[in-house]
Amino acid sequence: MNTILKYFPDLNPTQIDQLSQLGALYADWNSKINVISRKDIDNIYVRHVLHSMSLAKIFQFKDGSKVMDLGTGGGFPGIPLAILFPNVDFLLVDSIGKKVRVTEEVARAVGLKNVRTQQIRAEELKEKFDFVVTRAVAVLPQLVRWTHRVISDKHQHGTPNGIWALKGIDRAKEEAKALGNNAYTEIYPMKELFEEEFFETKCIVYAQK
Ligand SMILES: C[S@@+](CC[C@H](N)C(=O)[O-])C[C@H]1O[C@@H](n2cnc3c(N)ncnc32)[C@H](O)[C@@H]1O
Repeated sequence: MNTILKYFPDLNPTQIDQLSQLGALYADWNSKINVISRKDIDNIYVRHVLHSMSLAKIFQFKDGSKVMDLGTGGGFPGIPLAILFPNVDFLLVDSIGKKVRVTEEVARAVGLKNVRTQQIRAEELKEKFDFVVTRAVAVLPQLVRWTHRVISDKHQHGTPNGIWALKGIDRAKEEAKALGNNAYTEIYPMKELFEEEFFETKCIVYAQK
């Protein structure tokens, strides 16, 4: 939790309290259902919570906007982002029911009012969103195919609605190349944002059809 406070010193007491609860909640859930790999559970604050929050270092969702977390698993990056942006509406979706239930329980336990969950394949959703966030789910061309219908055609602070994906930097470059002219992409290396070794090979990718 100290690492979170190092990079996000302006969190309010509610956010600190909510984030502080995540370690114990996930340790408990992981003993029943494997939502986080066993070796990662000890490093949950850097590898999952801070990793999820990294997006807020380069982009701020506007209050009232709608965000879908595609393939949220146990709630990453959706739960930490929902804590950071309490006035943004998050829908956390996964095709596997037991993961969705864990996510729902964690959101309820920390008192998040801005989170809904749904068991569904993302490509079957009918709702519209301003942004899609996602980590460790699919390659960029696939993500664009799955979501372009559900991303509404708007701009926020000059940034058109689109996808924010957390990825390894080498893969992100390859996948952006594979997209070619089918979408506009931008890659933000995380080693410029955080000192921890974990982030050296990671990046945030923005993609817009
Ligand atoms: C490797 S896990 C990553 C989970 C989480 N995003 C994380 O980073 O911890 C990938 C998740 O994506 C889900 N998934 C894959 N394809 C999906 C789709 N088309 N729609 C919804 N969920 C999907 C899987 O069920 C799985 O829970």
